Amino acid sequence: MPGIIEAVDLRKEYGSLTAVDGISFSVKKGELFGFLGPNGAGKTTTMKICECVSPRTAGSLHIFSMDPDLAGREIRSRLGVVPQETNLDNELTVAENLQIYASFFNISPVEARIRTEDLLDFFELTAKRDTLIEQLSGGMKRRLLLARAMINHPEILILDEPTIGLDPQARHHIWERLQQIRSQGNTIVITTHYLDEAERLCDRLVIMDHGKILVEGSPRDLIDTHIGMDIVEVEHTPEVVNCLNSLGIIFESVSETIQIRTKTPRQVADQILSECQGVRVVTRPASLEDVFLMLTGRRLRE
Ligand SMILES: Nc1ncnc2c1ncn2[C@@H]1O[C@H](COP(=O)(O)OP(=O)(O)OP(=O)(O)O)[C@@H](O)[C@H]1O
Repeated sequence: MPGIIEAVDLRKEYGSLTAVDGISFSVKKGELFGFLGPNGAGKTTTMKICECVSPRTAGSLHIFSMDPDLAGREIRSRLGVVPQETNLDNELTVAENLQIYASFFNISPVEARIRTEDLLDFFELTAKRDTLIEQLSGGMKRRLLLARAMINHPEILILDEPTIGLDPQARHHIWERLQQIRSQGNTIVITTHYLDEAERLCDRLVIMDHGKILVEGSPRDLIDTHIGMDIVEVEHTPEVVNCLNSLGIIFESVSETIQIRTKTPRQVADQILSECQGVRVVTRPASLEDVFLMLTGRRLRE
């Protein structure tokens, strides 16, 4: 069965700059699909193409089996979009922001009022319904953007960095809501450069860098396929390097640390602690950060 979004060899050029360099992906109905990558990877550009607000330079794209070049308006009416920047109307209250937005979709005033109250309730903003935007916290603004994106009962939600700049509590609040929305059968596409967000939320994701997709899979599969083991980390000093060499332990240098991939992290850590003088050892499960690092040689800045 074709995906609800099907992209083949999608490209976007801005003059001589190639922002999206021939990517193919398929988003299935009902899944939470992620684009993970550092700043400038091409995630926002890809979202804007899918939102039918920026035409592709080449490649094919089908959303609901329709081509955005031919049916942009119809596709847009079935999408809910949260842009990276907070573009709420500061002159209006929370509830007014939702009602005005509803009018863009030809939703009747009566229906808009009902929908507004339902969404305010769902996003825990009812107490703020008559508050001006500038008096909201960052987390409340992001929740209101999500509520606004859902006003037209969209079949796909496209969220560009939905929790950017929020504190952990506000991020968790939004994650819970997104999981709830997904469990109701909606399709959600997010971009993020937060590894924990990608790991926690995404059913499947692609890792993007320099306009290309490096890998695709579920977070667990990507970690198992590319790393497959736990990580023991120690500080990178000449003494530690000598000591590990003398123990015959195979390691990799990763910026200021040394990493050892192993299926027996506790034993390796104990061996290092007993043989190498005064060294600090950390053991942890492998993460998407390790996958990114292995694929690109760089850390994904958090
Ligand atoms: N309108 C534009 N005109 C020219 N270049 C652009 C335009 N929009 C994006 N770019 C460039 O395209 C590349 C990809 O940018 P994009 O915003 O898609 O990346 P991103 O992965 O979303 O990063 P971020 O998380 O910082 O938004 C960057 O080099 C960016 O400078």
